Amino acid sequence: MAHKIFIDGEAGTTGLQIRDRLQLRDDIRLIQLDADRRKDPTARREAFAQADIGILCLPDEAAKEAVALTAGMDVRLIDASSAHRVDDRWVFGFAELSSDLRDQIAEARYVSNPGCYASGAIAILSPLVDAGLIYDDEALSINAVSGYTGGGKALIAEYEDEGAPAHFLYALNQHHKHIPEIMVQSGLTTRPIFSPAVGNFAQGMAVQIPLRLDDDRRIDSLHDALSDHYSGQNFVRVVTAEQIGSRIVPTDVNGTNVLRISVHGDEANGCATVVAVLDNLGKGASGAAVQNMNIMLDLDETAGLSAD
Ligand SMILES: NC(=O)C1=CN([C@@H]2O[C@H](COP(=O)(O)OP(=O)(O)OC[C@H]3O[C@@H](n4cnc5c(N)ncnc54)[C@H](OP(=O)(O)O)[C@@H]3O)[C@@H](O)[C@H]2O)C=CC1
Ligand SMILES: CC(=O)N[C@@H](CCC(=O)OP(=O)(O)O)C(=O)O
Repeated sequence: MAHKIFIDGEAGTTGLQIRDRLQLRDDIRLIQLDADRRKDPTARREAFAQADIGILCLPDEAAKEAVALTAGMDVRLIDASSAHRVDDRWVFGFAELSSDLRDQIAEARYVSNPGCYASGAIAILSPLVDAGLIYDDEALSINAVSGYTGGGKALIAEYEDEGAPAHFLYALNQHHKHIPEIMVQSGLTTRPIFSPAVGNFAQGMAVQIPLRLDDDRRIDSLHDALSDHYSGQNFVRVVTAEQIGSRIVPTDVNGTNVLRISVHGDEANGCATVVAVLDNLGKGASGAAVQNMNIMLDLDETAGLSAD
């Protein structure tokens, strides 16, 4: 029998891409609302009541409201917003961080999808902090660029209807909403300086973390720690700088659920950069939600997702 899924916010950027990944599957039946009822709390409550899993693709406040609408129901929830990512009642939906976390996702009532930038940063930092190659109190910078779909329908309209700039920096006040989850999930005690930017391309993302090298922290030890941690995973790939070449393009893994990590630099001058590339609407949002849904339903983790 097909699993019943309700995507609350199906008409939005993340919701549409989840719908696209699910609507061709015969093991999934989508519960859908007519356009004129999609924001009606009564209609949404009825949809949640029929669903095995509800996927929230909403602004934070609407996501909190959706959780309240499901009070007393058995429906399980996956939240793509940032409303619950550092909430203890929710499991952080990044199965590749540990086998324990994957087991928790499988059993969870509530799963919070990681943020897109946060996925790249945590994928790099968490294993390296665990391996002792980054100190938890180290002064770190995280620099990133995203395609404009990362800002949802409002930023898409700005770019596609009004002609927005080729590139802009933002969140310069150091209050970006992904910083708390990055710190918690990576085990950092010192707040990193996070510098995101948007480029004039629709989808794709690169997150880079510069590091000073020393006797223990070398290009090969960083690569090996990451490679060991993600060995056997379907979607997180650790590749060498030689495999990448001299340029990294943020759109490199678009259309897939892959998050690709590589370590670059030079032992001779002691400087390195670790880079994660992902599709903000793949492993950064919609793909990650489908992966979590597959795990929660005890299905093949890769169903409906591209691994290359
Ligand atoms: N875009 C991305 O790359 C990523 C997004 N996210 C997060 O996912 C969530 C969704 O983002 P995104 O898809 O980009 O945003 P969009 O603005 O593209 O879509 C949000 C959708 O939610 C709908 N909506 C708003 N309020 C309600 C409500 N009360 N009831 C029902 N529907 C409602 C909107 O309606 P309307 O169409 O009328 O505006 C819209 O269709 C956000 O929390 C975002 O931060 C997470 C990771 C990456
Ligand atoms: C380009 C752009 O504007 N990106 C969004 C992050 C998108 C995202 O990941 O949103 P969540 O935190 O809800 O997951 C931003 O910086 O606010």
